[in-house]
Amino acid sequence: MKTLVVAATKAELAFFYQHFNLPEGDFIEAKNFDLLITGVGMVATAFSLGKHLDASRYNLVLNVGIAGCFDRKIELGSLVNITEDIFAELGAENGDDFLTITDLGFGENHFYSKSNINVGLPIAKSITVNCVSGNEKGINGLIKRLNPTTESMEGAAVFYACKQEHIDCLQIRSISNYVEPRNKDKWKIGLAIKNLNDWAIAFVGDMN
Ligand SMILES: O=C(O)c1cccc(C(=O)CC[C@H]2O[C@@H](n3cnc4c(=O)[nH]cnc43)[C@H](O)[C@@H]2O)c1
Repeated sequence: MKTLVVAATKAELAFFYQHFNLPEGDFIEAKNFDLLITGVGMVATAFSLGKHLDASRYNLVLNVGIAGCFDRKIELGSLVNITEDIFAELGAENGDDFLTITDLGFGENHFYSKSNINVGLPIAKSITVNCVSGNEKGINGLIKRLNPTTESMEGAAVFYACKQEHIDCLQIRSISNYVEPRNKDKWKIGLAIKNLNDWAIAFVGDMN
C-alpha cells in the first residue's frame, strides 16, 4: 500500500519535485508514494480524486497546500494540521441565517481527519470555499458562523473523497496569507511553499 500525495498546483510542491527528482506530470508513480496534482478548487479536486483514489492501492492520502489564515497570532509560513474541514458555502441562505446541506437533509458539509499519525504540528479547523474571502462583511460572517482558523479551496473535498473510500487522510497547510480584503503584495507564498516542501520531504522521506 502507498501514500497518495495530493496538491492543487505543481508550484506548491516545486521543491518536492526537485528533491525526489520527479518527472513533470500531474500523476506520478514513485517507488514509495504517488503524487496527484488536482488543479485548484473543490470541483477539480473531486474529479481528479474520483479518477485516482483507490482503496486497494492507498492507505493514506496526504493533502498539502498553502492556505489563508483568520488568526493573526499564527505567523505567515507556519504549518498546521487540519483535522476538521467544512464546505462553507454548501447550503442555503434563509434571510440572515444559513442552512447547511445537513439542515436541508441532503448530506454532510463537515468532515474530519481521524488519522492517528502524529505529525508534530498544531491542529486547526479549516473551511473550504469556492471564492477566496476578501471583504470584511463576508469574513466576519464566516468567523461568526464557523469560527475557522484557516481557509483553502480544496481541503474538505479531499476529506470527503477519503471518507467515501475509507482511506486515512492528513491535510497539512502552510499559511501564505491572512484572510482579509485582497492584497496579494502581503502574501508570503514563497516562504509558505518552502516550509511546506521542507516538511513534506521530511515526512515522505521518513516513511521509506
Ligand atoms: O502566485 C503564486 O506564485 C502562486 C504560487 C503557488 C500557488 C498559488 C496559489 O494561489 C494557490 C492557490 C491555492 O492556495 C490556497 N489558498 C491560499 N490562500 C488562500 C485563501 O486565503 N483562501 C482560500 N484559498 C487559499 C487555495 O487552496 C488554492 O488552491 C499562487
